[in-house]
Amino acid sequence: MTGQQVRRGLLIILSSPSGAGKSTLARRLMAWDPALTFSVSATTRPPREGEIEGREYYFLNRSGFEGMVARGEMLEHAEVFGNLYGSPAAPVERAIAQGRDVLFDVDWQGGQQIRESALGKHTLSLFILPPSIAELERRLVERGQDSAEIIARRMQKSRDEISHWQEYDYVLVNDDLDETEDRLKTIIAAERLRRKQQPGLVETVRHLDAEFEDRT
Ligand SMILES: Nc1nc2c(ncn2[C@@H]2O[C@H](COP(=O)(O)OP(=O)(O)O)[C@@H](O)[C@H]2O)c(=O)[nH]1
Ligand SMILES: Nc1ncnc2c1ncn2[C@@H]1O[C@H](COP(=O)(O)OP(=O)(O)O)[C@@H](O)[C@H]1O
Repeated sequence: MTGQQVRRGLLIILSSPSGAGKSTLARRLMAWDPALTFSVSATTRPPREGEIEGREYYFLNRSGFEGMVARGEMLEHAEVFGNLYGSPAAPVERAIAQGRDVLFDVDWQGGQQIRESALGKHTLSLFILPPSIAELERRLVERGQDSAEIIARRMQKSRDEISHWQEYDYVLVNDDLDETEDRLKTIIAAERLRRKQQPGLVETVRHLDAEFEDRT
């Protein structure tokens, strides 16, 4: 009756065009569930003000990054807006082995590679859309982190990123931030239940089984 139910960690992929809100939403999800592991990416992009080495990113030079790729240490990697970005494999494998879910903030290329990797069966992918292109630009400008030139480049690439929306399990329009956060939490909670991941489930079934045994 019980069967073997080993808890496998879920790879939760969050993608969006730059400025749609995925870093903000990722931070909120991490605060909501301390059991989630955030996959800290490596990048050759220079740090923004307030970004801390090892928290938002591991900031590497190109040869350091390429060395990691050559040694097979990246689960996936891609060039985005002229910089290299990649997800180091070791922390992800460690978390998954412990049954922990891992959250990725990656572009569509990263999403595709993770889905096609050996761990691809255990993914949940979420795509965030802005309510409008004008609002996307407003958010990039308001964030105040990038020069006008970099913002223009990100805006130019956003159409390409958006064109991959159908590859994702869920697509959400991030209009009201609190509402989007709630919808993401609901999806993650439901997907965990669907994968029979609720805490104590296996123990409960074992207990029910033992009760049956006692009655016979
Ligand atoms: N493939 C891949 N993309 C990444 C990774 N880390 C970040 N990205 C993506 O790179 C793009 C630029 O990220 P970033 O420079 O932080 O800018 P932001 O998205 O505007 O905050 C975003 O689409 C990120 O999702 C990674 O490890 N792999
Ligand atoms: N629903 C929203 N409404 C208004 N502003 C938002 C919303 N979601 C995010 N923002 C703001 O937009 C900017 C870009 O969000 P961010 O999370 O950095 O985007 P991304 O990681 O996708 O590039 C930030 O200043 C953030 O506070």
